[in-house]
Amino acid sequence: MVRENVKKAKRVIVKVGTSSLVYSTGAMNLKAIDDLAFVLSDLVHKGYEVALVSSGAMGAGLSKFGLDKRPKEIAMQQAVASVGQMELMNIYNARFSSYNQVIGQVLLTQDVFEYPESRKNVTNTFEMLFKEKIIPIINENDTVSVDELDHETKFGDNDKLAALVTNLTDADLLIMLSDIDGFYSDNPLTNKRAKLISHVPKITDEIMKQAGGSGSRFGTGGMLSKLECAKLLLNNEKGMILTSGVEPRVLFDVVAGEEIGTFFGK
Ligand SMILES: Nc1ncnc2c1ncn2[C@@H]1O[C@H](COP(=O)(O)OP(=O)(O)O)[C@@H](O)[C@H]1O
Ligand SMILES: N[C@@H](CCC(=O)OP(=O)(O)O)C(=O)O
Repeated sequence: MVRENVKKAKRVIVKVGTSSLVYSTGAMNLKAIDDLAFVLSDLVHKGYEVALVSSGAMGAGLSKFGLDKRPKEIAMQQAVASVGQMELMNIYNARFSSYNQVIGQVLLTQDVFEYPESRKNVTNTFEMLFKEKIIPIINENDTVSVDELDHETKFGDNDKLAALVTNLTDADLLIMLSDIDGFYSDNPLTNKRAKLISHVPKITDEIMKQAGGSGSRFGTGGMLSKLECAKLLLNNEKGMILTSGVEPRVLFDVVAGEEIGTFFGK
């Protein structure tokens, strides 16, 4: 996809990271969630087909357990995510309802993408949700997904999940809302001279070397996983835009084709 075609996109996947949804204190960022619900609902009203890949289950669950960081034990992480996913969806449901927008929850594991039958079932679900103008809100099924099981159930992080959903649904565009407003020549957190790169047509080794780790307390992905994600999409002739989730209303300008953040595509 070329940037010029962004404004022609009809089916759009939006990914939002924990850092955009949960404050560093552990409290939920209600304004960001409300703005997101407003923009995505309005996009559906305008005729877009929209799905949201949302992290934040673990971030939302921590305070319910009186924790201030991710627990080490996997079973405890899963318990936290299980409680947090409810909290997250409760808030989404309240906010989307106020804009008369119906949402559906879709929890996925990596093996779903690998088994043709499960793949087909998930595809059918997405198609029906889009047809009914419902916004699927997607997260990893953290109860089932762990690293050490024999067959691969875990995505690694939600960036990869977002790329797989974009390919599976044959969406035109993935918009990744992060805690940074784009891809820089170096990690801007550690290098104040780093410059925003507005267009990346190919993920080369040199580009990969410019990426560092995660900038936030609760996030997992870091820039490297966002580049891996872009690679998966570029191989499929799709586009990705990376920009900040601080002000979700920026999505209106992004789909209008304005030069915002970093565009990964031809
Ligand atoms: N070259 C780079 N350009 C931009 N950000 C980078 C780069 N290298 C590392 N980073 C870090 O990656 C972070 C974004 O990843 P992450 O915190 O996992 O986001 P999210 O929680 O939104 O998924 C940025 O805040 C930044 O500190
Ligand atoms: N399923 C996890 C996703 C963790 C994750 O990938 O977080 P992020 O790096 O903020 O996108 C959760 O909801 O907490």
